[in-house]
Amino acid sequence: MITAEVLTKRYGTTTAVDGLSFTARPGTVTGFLGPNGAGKSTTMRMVLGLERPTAGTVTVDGQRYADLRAPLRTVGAMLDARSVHPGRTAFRHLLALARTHGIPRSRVDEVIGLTGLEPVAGRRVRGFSLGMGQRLGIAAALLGDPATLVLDEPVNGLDPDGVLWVRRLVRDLADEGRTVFLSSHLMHELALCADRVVVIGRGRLLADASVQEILQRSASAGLVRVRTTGPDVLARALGRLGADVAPQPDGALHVRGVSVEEVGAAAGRAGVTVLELAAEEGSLEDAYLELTGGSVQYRAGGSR
Ligand SMILES: Nc1ncnc2c1ncn2[C@@H]1O[C@H](COP(=O)(O)OP(=O)(O)OP(=O)(O)O)[C@@H](O)[C@H]1O
Repeated sequence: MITAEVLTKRYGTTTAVDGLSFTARPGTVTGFLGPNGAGKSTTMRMVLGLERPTAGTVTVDGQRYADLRAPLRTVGAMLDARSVHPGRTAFRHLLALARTHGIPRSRVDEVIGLTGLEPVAGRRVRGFSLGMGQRLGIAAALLGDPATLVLDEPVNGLDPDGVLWVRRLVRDLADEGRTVFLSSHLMHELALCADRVVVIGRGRLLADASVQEILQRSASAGLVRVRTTGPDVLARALGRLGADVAPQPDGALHVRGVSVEEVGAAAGRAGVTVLELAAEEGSLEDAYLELTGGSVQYRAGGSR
């Protein structure tokens, strides 16, 4: 479990992370989302003890990273998949990591199997594709069989097979009861693999909710679109039900405050023919842009 409490990091006059509080729980894939420069990497680096918070705390299973007795066995991380010595083979890289952390060689073979690296395990990392590098980064994160995983943009640059593989892997890891905390700047990607999403902008928490809850916050959520042979008659009937009705240029009505079934029933009672009737799904990208729009504009204005 990862717990951040009023976590703050300042670099000179730049506040990269600003009073951030959230929890990533066991058995759950928690997505960490925000526009470029929102403070995701800085937060992850603080989780892993690579940066010291200016204020506030972040702990893994109740302990600061620096106080963990067996860090690699408690929390596995992939921050920058390219940070591997290019002249080493994948196997040697993993073996060196295992040896310095008292992890048996058999576990190296296991994670090579888990990440599908067998065919390239004997090759130097220098020649690795981005996808193979990501797999190697994930293999290293899994080496200590940790209960918590921190993955920075794990699907970045992967081909469709690789993306599917990462989605399944993180799901399986969470289903085994692990805490999985992974960042992305793509809402739709997280919608496919995360149970909850922590959204930040300018270092501040914008939302900590399930994907479904975020969808419901979208401006288009709860909107019913109806086109009939008698828009004026229907608009009056819906108004009497307490609905909020907005006529559209194409003759349709956009209706809020009543369900799609109620709109259909009202049309029937009013004796108008329904030509089109649909409940608009909230769009994830819209919800995300609505959430983060303010923080991006603020940055673009250079006003901080
Ligand atoms: N070492 C540093 N010194 C000064 N400023 C920094 C440092 N590290 C990060 N920042 C600044 O802190 C802010 C947050 O950066 P961070 O890399 O954490 O964002 P991010 O959400 O990970 O972005 P991206 O998606 O682009 O990686 C940015 O304004 C960045 O310029």
